[in-house]
Amino acid sequence: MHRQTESVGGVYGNDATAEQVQTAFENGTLPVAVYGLGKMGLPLAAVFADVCGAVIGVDIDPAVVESVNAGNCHVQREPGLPDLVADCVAAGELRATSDPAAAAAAATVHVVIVPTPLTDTSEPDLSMLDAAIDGIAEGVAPGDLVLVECTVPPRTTADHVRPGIAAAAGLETDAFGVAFCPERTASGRAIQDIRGAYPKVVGGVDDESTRLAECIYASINDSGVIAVADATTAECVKLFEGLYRDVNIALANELATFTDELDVDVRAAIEAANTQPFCDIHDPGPGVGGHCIPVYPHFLIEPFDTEAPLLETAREVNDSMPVFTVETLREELAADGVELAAASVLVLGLTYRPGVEETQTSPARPIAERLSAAGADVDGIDPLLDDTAEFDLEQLPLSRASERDYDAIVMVTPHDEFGALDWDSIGRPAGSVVIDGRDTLTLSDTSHRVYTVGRGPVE
Ligand SMILES: NC(=O)C1=CN([C@@H]2O[C@H](COP(=O)(O)OP(=O)(O)OC[C@H]3O[C@@H](n4cnc5c(N)ncnc54)[C@H](O)[C@@H]3O)[C@@H](O)[C@H]2O)C=CC1
Ligand SMILES: CC(=O)N[C@@H]1[C@@H](OP(=O)(O)OP(=O)(O)OC[C@H]2O[C@@H](n3ccc(=O)[nH]c3=O)[C@H](O)[C@@H]2O)O[C@H](C(=O)O)[C@@H](O)[C@@H]1O
Repeated sequence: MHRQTESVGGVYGNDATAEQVQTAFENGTLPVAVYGLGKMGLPLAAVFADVCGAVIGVDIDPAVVESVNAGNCHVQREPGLPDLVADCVAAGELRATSDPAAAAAAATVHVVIVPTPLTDTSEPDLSMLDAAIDGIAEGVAPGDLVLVECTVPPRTTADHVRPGIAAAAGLETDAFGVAFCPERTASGRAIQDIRGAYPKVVGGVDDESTRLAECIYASINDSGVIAVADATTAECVKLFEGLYRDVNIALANELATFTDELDVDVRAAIEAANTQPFCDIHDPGPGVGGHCIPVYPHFLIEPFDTEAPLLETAREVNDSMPVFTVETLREELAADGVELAAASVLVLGLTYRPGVEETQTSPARPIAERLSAAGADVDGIDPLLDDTAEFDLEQLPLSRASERDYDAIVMVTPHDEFGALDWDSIGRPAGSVVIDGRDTLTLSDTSHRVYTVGRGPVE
């Protein structure tokens, strides 16, 4: 596709029709800057580049910038992404810089997708968002459009992002448009999600911002765009999706803790209950990780006065599952005549979910800490990680899984690579205690004694 390369200047406030905006965007005359080139930002920048042909990616990590400009893809296990990045960079449609001011000056549309984690006291940490805002402010011009994709507490876009950019740039708040357009994408399927696994939600600080965001994402997302009333509504849409998930995982986890006293297969009962259309009980497990689901409840609990007992309780239930997992292991070992304090334990899977190289709030961390604190000798294996400085265990390569006669093995995160394990050669020859946190193991033809979270002892 032949594209003009000269920007036509601003897009906000010039009353261009939707068709004119979309044509200008797809012709590359509304250059885009994407701030944050991580697991979500790089796929986003690549799809934007594929559509508009004029994207400048911004990242504070020089290695990321260097990798992208070399046409390489530092984000692993994203189908289609390596080729898309290589092709867009080779075509001059995507480049990266560590200079946000230069990127902001060259762009008309500014897309922000930097981390918004929690502080040590579970408060929203907007420091990286603020750094991105400062960068944008150094180059934003009247008529520009800012699209916030990273998840933020409600009211952040209207009350923090817009005035923050205006004040730092010396502009009136109505000199540029701002909309919240949440990233609803999951790692491992980012390209297909961004291109339209489901509709894109947009909400602006004013109707014109909403309209422009709708035009831009109509070119990106094949499933269409849901324009909601305003930016705060859009922020709530994103949060509510995640809160629904955390609360419903907590229900599944609490039900799983009844398994032994009821002497019932809770997972089987959940599966049968879910045949009702109004029932969607999620999967129990050893805990809830990632920088989304365990984080988002705190975007409502801490910043606002309204009480949120359900959200708080769900967080407590989910954060208790690592304890439930270790205490179940303690009981299963005791039944074997082995004290946890004297046990050797292998933890399988350290990232927060299979196939994703992310360890933030992974349940494996509190599980390893509790095992080590109890005196156990703990090893860990995760084929996606090459460094365990952050885990309280000795990490081994997958090839060394069979070296020790472990008293116990705990499956926390079932990566595909574990499918190659020979369970007859792992653990004690007479069989070890195995805690299957995710109901992914079938060891009935081995000598191991398995306890599955949510099913209990499995023959
Ligand atoms: N990871 C996920 O599954 C999803 C994440 N999100 C949202 O996207 C945000 C980012 O997530 P990921 O891409 O997974 O994070 P990530 O940690 O993989 O990547 C973040 C990138 O931003 C860069 N960065 C940090 N501060 C910056 C700044 N001031 N300017 C430019 N770059 C900066 C980092 O160097 C890193 O490369 C999350 O915090 C969340 O709000 C939304 C949906 C899915
Ligand atoms: C509502 C929703 O499904 N959000 C998705 C979620 O993706 P994320 O990568 O955080 O994975 P996830 O599947 O939600 O898992 C989060 C954590 O919860 C655990 N988990 C998940 C589902 C379940 O039934 N039981 C359970 O224990 C997982 O093991 C993991 O530790 O959060 C993403 C985000 O917002 O960043 C979002 O874009 C994704 O669509």
